[in-house]
Amino acid sequence: MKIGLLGCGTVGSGVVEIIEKLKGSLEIQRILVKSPEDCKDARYTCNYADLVNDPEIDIIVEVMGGLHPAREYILEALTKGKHVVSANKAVIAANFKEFVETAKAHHCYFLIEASTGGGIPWIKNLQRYARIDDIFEITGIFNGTTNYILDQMHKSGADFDAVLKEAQKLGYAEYDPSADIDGIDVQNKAIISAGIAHNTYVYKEEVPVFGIRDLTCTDIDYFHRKKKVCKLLAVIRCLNDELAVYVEPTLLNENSLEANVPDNFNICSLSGVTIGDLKFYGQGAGKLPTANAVVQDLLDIASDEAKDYEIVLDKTLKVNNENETHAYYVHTDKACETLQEISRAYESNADGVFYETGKLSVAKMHELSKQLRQQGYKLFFAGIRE
Ligand SMILES: NC(=O)C1=CN([C@@H]2O[C@H](COP(=O)(O)OP(=O)(O)OC[C@H]3O[C@@H](n4cnc5c(N)ncnc54)[C@H](OP(=O)(O)O)[C@@H]3O)[C@@H](O)[C@H]2O)C=CC1
Ligand SMILES: N[C@@H](CC=O)C(=O)O
Repeated sequence: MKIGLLGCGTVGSGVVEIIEKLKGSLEIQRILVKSPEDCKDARYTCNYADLVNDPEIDIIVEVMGGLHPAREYILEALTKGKHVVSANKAVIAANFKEFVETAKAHHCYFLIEASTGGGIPWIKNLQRYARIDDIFEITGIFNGTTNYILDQMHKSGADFDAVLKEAQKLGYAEYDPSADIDGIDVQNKAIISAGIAHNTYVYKEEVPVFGIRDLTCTDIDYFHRKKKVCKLLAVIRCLNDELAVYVEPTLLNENSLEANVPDNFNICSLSGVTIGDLKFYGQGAGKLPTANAVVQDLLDIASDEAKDYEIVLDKTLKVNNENETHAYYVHTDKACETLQEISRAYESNADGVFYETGKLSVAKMHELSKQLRQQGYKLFFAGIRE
């Protein structure tokens, strides 16, 4: 099968490397790059038309990132009858329904294994379990960059900015790493996972998200004292045909499985009625693990196994985060009466005030944090898993 590759950065170069080693039926026919200086041989071009109009190319692999022109390129490829494999969760989450419907209308495959969980075989396994079971919970660590940062901060007291730079060097972080540290990347992956598990399209505005940007070493010291570890989690819970979907830092007991996920690793968990709990663990970011997931999709298309993994988003489910409740840790730079009123404990020092609230709904806590930020508070919060 002949492949047109869009983007040859971290993941794209990994795809080239794995396909060249495989020496199988997959062949990179053309590679789209931005600048003529990046054209290393005759396969390289700066003109998308050279790929999408090439009748020999069967599959377009989109690993450029970003929303535009990725959206337009994917739609054009599908419309012209080319299968598409993409690792770009941002463009997928924003246009999921349109991509899936366009692929169906033009009898093409649209495969996205690398978009969520990096090298972990999450998407296809989620599809497998969803075809038998009601998946009532999905949770886990879905971002390698933030897990790397949190792990280093917990283990060696490393400084946030220094570890972020390291994650960028290692090829884990997004082009704009605020997508990682503000939880947007996990929000995209939650939208994709909810779609796969429940055949529904969840809109970005429906998924409250809070990241780790304002986490400090003082917070980490507090968590150590309480024998807790902070991880950035996504949660998708399905109850009575309603979905709770949210992304927030969470304090886990230090001996729990998730608390001990190191480096750039992810853990993606699902709970189904007949299968019970399943956990998928592996590298959630990085050149070769992610490229491996892309090449798995290519092999599934080549062998036609892809026909078992058609994505369908034909249901409408209400998203409601009002009934999802737990206690929260909140650190503010100055005293806050509203937080004091709803807290079961609080303490203060020169670095600010540290509250542990009673049980609050996810909807309420995320709304409250927005209001407090608008009022000029600097704050970090994390759900507490008892
Ligand atoms: N890195 C990872 O661990 C993972 C990444 N992903 C996703 O995979 C995608 C690629 O990520 P990654 O490889 O890390 O990103 P990189 O920034 O390393 O690579 C992207 C490449 O695409 C090129 N590019 C961007 N826009 C265009 C364009 N319009 N035309 C031609 N080339 C273009 C960039 O060129 P230039 O450098 O000149 O801008 C760059 O070489 C992203 O969507 C990311 O979210 C998914 C899972 C894991
Ligand atoms: N930036 C992402 C890359 C993989 O999806 C991450 O760190 O997880």
